[in-house]
Amino acid sequence: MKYVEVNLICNPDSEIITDVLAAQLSDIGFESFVKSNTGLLAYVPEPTFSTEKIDTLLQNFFLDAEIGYSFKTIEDRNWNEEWEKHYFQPIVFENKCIIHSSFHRPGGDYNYRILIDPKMAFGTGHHQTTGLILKEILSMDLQNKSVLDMGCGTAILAILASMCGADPIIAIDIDEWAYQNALENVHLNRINNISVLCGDSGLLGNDMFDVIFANINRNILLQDIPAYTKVLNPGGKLVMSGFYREDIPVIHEKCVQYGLTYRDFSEMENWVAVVCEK
Ligand SMILES: C[S@@+](CC[C@H](N)C(=O)[O-])C[C@H]1O[C@@H](n2cnc3c(N)ncnc32)[C@H](O)[C@@H]1O
Repeated sequence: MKYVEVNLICNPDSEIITDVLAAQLSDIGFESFVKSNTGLLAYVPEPTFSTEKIDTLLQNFFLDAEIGYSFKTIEDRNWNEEWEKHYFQPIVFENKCIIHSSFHRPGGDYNYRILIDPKMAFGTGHHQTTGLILKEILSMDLQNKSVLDMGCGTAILAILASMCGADPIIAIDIDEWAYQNALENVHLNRINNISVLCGDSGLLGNDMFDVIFANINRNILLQDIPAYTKVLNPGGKLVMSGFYREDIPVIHEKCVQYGLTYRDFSEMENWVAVVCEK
């Protein structure tokens, strides 16, 4: 099938803008994205392509940015592969943990080597919120702790938790594509103590956890903090990200309302992760 390549020029050309743009374009049928020097190259099957839909999306774009575009029709290629090769580079945390894709062959001596083939699921370690929780995991004692990874995306957090000794682990994502990708990545890393489920906090209830990671967004977290609290063991930790520093007070208030003690937060480019304890 022929594809249309849409070249979106973003001003400013920031990661937040291109991430949000890619997410919104995927809602109107775009399948793959490659970061360019000036914004984003986005690919859509020719029959799905509509300038009207793109214009409406850009008119309603909620972040402060000027975005223009041009387009051309091109022959079919393996878009996921293209996207991964261009967009996802190996990344190292605290000199202890490297995350790379199965087509990378980086050397170096690291305690933890995580293979992620992200396809379209969120979680390569490059987003600030993922990085904040990965660092949190590296600083925790997870030996034999039961862990829940809510909104697991690629399952990157669950995989590192498993490598750090956590057991057993449940990883949940509401998105079918993320669920499938999480299963693939768990398999790729030869991990056998992570159960991956497709759904939301409605799946919780039968198991209790020592640690819960939830990197989703402010509104889902506010809605689901009561459900997370119910399945957190006394003394257990809830680590949340996916929101900004200015959202901390409202998250804090909800946690206290449900009997959690607010412990700490870390920050990267205005994104934060907070740690609460039951
Ligand atoms: C910001 S990504 C985080 C991915 C990964 N955990 C990481 O840290 O990189 C959020 C994920 O939450 C999922 N999600 C959104 N709403 C959800 C919900 N109500 N319950 C479970 N997962 C949800 C999305 O599909 C997405 O994969």
